[in-house]
Amino acid sequence: SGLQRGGPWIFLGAQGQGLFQDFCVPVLQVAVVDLNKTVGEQCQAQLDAEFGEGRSVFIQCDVTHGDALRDAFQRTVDQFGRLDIVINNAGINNEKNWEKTIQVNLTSVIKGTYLALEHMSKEYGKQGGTIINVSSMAAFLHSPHQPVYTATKHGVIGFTRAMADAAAQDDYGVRINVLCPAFVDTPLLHTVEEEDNMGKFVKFKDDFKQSMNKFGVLQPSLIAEGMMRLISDPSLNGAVMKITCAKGIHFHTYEPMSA
Ligand SMILES: NC(=O)C1=CN([C@@H]2O[C@H](COP(=O)(O)OP(=O)(O)OC[C@H]3O[C@@H](n4cnc5c(N)ncnc54)[C@H](O)[C@@H]3O)[C@@H](O)[C@H]2O)C=CC1
Ligand SMILES: CCCCC/C=C\C=C\C(=O)C/C=C\C/C=C\CCCC(=O)O
Repeated sequence: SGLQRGGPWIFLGAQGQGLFQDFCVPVLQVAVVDLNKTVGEQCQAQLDAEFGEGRSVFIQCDVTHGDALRDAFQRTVDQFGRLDIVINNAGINNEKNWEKTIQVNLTSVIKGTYLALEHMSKEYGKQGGTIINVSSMAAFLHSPHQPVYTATKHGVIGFTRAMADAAAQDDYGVRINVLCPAFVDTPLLHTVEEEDNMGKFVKFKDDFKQSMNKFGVLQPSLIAEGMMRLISDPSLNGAVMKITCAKGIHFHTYEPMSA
């Protein structure tokens, strides 16, 4: 992985709740890419405080805007000289504007992966690296209240596993893995209360809260720990990491294909 070299990273979808505090890397160089200026600037301020100024940059960008996303990758490489680690983390919950949900949660993850490969894959004469695509435990559940969100998270797993196979077969030098958290204590969880996000599925909000009570809510620090494992374990490619309150960090296993 790029970890021994200390980065640089590009982290798409900053998260407002301080996930970066829980990353522990020797020398951090990171571009934080987010639509939300306040979130991005707060994130950069945290990084400055933790690692010293000059190691991070905030790039305001809507990941659904292809040219802007391409520019964000280029600016990161211009700033740090290379790219080693890419986290496709940006995600929304919007069953009302479900086409936007597909754009952010799936199309942008695909674009982010292809751009990452342009900057890291041996196919493009680059030095290799690691990609994490963020899915969700929603991809493994029956969730009547989130059909399109669930579909996008299934899509992220299918795309990532297929690309990981391509990367291995064609020796890209890039490992591509997927992370599926259960409920995490972030602002996203509050969207279940909003008709603007849930549309007609807002009627399920009490069921949703019962699910949270039943399964529990994870702290972001465990997600950071899972990410660090995916980044630093050179044996992992095409892995589907699940993180739940009941089982902690573990991996999904698939039946072997039979003819
Ligand atoms: N919070 C949870 O319970 C779970 C979250 N996830 C996934 O984790 C990822 C991160 O979600 P959270 O931190 O929980 O949500 P969040 O809402 O706290 O953070 C998401 C970040 O993505 C940014 N973002 C949204 N749309 C964007 C766009 N078009 N361009 C650039 N940035 C954009 C937001 O500004 C925000 O900073 C998402 O992919 C989500 O689906 C997965 C499982 C559970
Ligand atoms: C109602 C739709 C809301 C969608 C967006 C809000 C939150 C997103 C949450 C997730 O992505 C996680 C979804 C489901 C998994 C939760 C728990 C599963 C735990 C399973 C287990 O412990 O075995």
